Amino acid sequence: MIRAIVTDIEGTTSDISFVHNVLFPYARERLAGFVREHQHEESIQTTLADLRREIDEPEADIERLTEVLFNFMDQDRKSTALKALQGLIWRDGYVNGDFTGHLYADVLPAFKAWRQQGAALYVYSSGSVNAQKLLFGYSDEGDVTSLFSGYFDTHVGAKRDVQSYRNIAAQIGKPTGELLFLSDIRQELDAAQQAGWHTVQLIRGDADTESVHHQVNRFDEITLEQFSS
Ligand SMILES: CSCCC(=O)C(=O)COP(=O)(O)O
Ligand SMILES: [Mg+2]
Repeated sequence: MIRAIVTDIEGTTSDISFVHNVLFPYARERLAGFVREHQHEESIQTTLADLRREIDEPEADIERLTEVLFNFMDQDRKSTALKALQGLIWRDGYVNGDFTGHLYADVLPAFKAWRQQGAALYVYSSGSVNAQKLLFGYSDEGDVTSLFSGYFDTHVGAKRDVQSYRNIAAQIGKPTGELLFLSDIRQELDAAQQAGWHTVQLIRGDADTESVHHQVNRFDEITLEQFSS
C-alpha cells in the first residue's frame, strides 16, 4: 500500500510554461540587482560561498558570480545556489500579487483524496524548499501547504540520482515499496524506480514513447489501490 506520495512540480503539478515564462524571467530581471543589494547578508554570503565551491573558483568576485548565474539560467542548470536565490527573488512576486503558483485543476482534489486515504504528501523539486512553499502557499487555489508533510530539494541530491530517492525514503522513514513518486521526467522516475519506489509519469503535453513507467494525463487517473500487492 502507498503510505507517502512525493510529487515533482514543474510539468507535474504545474505548467512548465508558468515556470519558464513567468517565474524564470521574473528572477532573471532582478537577479543582478538582488545579489548586489544583498551580498553582505549572512544567508546570501553562504549561498555565494556555495556557488564559489560549485564552480571551484574560491576568489570569484560578485561580477564573476553574477556572470556564472546568468550562464546557469541560460542552461537551466539545477544549481542549488541559483535555486536558493531565485526562491528569494520570487517571494516579492507572490507577496505583491504579480502572479500565483499555477496548479492544474486536477491536482488539489487528488491531493485531498489521497490525504483522506491516509497517504502523506511530500514535494521534491529542484526549486528550493523556500520556493516550493511559496508556490503552494500562494497558489491559484490559495494556501495549500497544510496538505504537505515535508519538502525536498537538491540538498538531498539531484533528481536523476538514485541515491536522492534513498535519502528521501530515509528522511520520510518508510520502506521504498510504500512510496510513490510522480514526475513528468522519465530519467527522474528511472532513478526512483531503481531505488525501489513506485512511479507514475505525468504526460501533460508531448508523449514519451521511451518510458517504461505507468503514464497518466491527470492526477485523477491515479488510484492508490492499483499499487496494492
Ligand atoms: C519551485 S517552482 C520552480 C521550480 C524550478 O526552479 C525548477 O528548476 C524546476 O526544476 P525541476 O527539476 O523540479 O523540474
Ligand atoms: Mg518536472
